[in-house]
Amino acid sequence: MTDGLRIHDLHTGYRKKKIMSGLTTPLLPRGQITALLGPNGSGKSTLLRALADLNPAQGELLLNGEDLMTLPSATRAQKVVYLPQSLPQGVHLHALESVIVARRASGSLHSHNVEQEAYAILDKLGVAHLAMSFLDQLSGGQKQLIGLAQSLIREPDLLLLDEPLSALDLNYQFHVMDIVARETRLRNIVTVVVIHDINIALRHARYALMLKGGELIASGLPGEVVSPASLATVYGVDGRVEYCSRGLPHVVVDGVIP
Ligand SMILES: Nc1ncnc2c1ncn2[C@@H]1O[C@H](COP(=O)(O)OP(=O)(O)OP(=O)(O)O)[C@@H](O)[C@H]1O
Repeated sequence: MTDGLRIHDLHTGYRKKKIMSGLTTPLLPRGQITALLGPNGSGKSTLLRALADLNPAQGELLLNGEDLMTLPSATRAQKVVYLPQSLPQGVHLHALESVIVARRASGSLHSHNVEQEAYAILDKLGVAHLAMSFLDQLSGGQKQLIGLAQSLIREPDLLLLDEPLSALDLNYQFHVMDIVARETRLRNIVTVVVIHDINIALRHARYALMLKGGELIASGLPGEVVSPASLATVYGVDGRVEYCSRGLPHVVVDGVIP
């Protein structure tokens, strides 16, 4: 089966620092969210940036059977969209304009209803009222939502979201993950999301990768990847997975392992 993303023997890092030496993963499924888990500094952003061609890398990145590493940069940029933890500073555009620019950057130069499309995506995310606000005058959470609109409108095959919930309130965290899950399913794309909140990962993701020190420690169903053993070895905490009255799993941390 070739539908999905398979990372094979990936080497990446920075000029003076190797972060990943031969990372190989199972097939990350299409149509479902993959949560990328791991402690601070474990290599999550480095991996997403390598997938997005923003960090130097060697290896194979097979997306639906096609090796991204062999594609011209422009072709790869149309297929892969990376949303960083925060939008670049100093961009003096309205939110709506920024989404239109993102759409045009993805190659849709001649669509007559780009503005309508952009507005519809803002509306879907619940931020149509911010359409005429300048990006540099938005709150952190509002900027994250506009960044997500910019990412979705580019219609990637591989969507990479780096902590898209970090500035969002409880309501928006659920709202955004529901939308990302739905769009991932409808578009049948591969979506990898860095999530620090393990309970959100358990609730919304259907697959998970757990990294530590640039290495893959566990992969599979989130409920299998997150266990007392992995919480201890990867995060150094004494934790349990409990099931609430609705049968949903959640992690309870009893303390830090001395
Ligand atoms: N530009 C850089 N130059 C050199 N080293 C870097 C650079 N960016 C990150 N690193 C190092 O790479 C390692 C992995 O960092 P990365 O940002 O990928 O971790 P992360 O898992 O995303 O962490 P966090 O959860 O804190 O965002 C860390 O040791 C970090 O210090």
